[in-house]
Amino acid sequence: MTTHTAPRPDEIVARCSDLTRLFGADGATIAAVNRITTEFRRGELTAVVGPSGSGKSTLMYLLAGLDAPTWGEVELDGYRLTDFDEPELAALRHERMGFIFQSFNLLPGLTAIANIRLPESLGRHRRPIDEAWLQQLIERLGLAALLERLPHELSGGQQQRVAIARALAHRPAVIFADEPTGNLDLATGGDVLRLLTELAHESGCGIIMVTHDPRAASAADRVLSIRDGHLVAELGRASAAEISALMLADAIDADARDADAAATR
Ligand SMILES: Nc1ncnc2c1ncn2[C@@H]1O[C@H](COP(=O)(O)OP(=O)(O)OP(=O)(O)O)[C@@H](O)[C@H]1O
Repeated sequence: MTTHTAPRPDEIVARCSDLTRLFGADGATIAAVNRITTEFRRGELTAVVGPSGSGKSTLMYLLAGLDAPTWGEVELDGYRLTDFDEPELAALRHERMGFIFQSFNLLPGLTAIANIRLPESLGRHRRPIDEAWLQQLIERLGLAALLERLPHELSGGQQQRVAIARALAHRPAVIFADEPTGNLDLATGGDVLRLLTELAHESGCGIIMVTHDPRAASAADRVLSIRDGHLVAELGRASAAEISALMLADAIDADARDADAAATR
């Protein structure tokens, strides 16, 4: 990354244009992500919703540089990912991105605080953790009394809050959250999402959350609906009922298109 000049701060933290990922299987080609052009802002939680197989995970992998597009571009924090080789992409991920998973992904033998500091202790973050920010995060996430506990001594919601602290500790530009409430009950998931949204607003970090759950998406500032690899609709803040209605309308449109295509064959 030393060969690239540092980007200027900008309202847009990530963007993709004409982003496309084709997979070939058994002689057939699937467009898992099909010509998606959109932007993600700092301080905003964006939910990407869609049914199973619609392309949500593939879109997230492309935005994080974990997969390469067949064509199209991704720009993250001012860096064009297609200009980077794999070691540079890994460095960019460690420095500018954070990840939160459905299964928390904490190391079972390490205390909560050791898990939070793990990326730093592995030398992955080039910038040292800002201790005042870390303290603030620990307070905001209600973790102060839990720092010496091992993951199995924490509830699911507490483990996810540790994972959020770990993802935010180095002040990334973007956090990718893959079904972050998938293993939590409704109330605990709601608390985690409220914290995520508040922390996005307070820290200026952009959060991109993949989910198939309209209730989880209703915590977001913006909702993108994906179907068959296409970005089919976009909403601002919306209720779970509005998001469900949108997903249903998209499903009916897709079924009608499939029926038309079958009839003309
Ligand atoms: N490595 C791969 N090789 C072939 N096809 C793939 C590959 N990865 C994904 N696909 C296909 O691309 C499409 C989109 O998959 P993707 O995993 O992005 O969907 P998703 O919306 O995240 O689904 P889910 O909610 O079930 O995780 C699917 O049809 C899937 O089978």
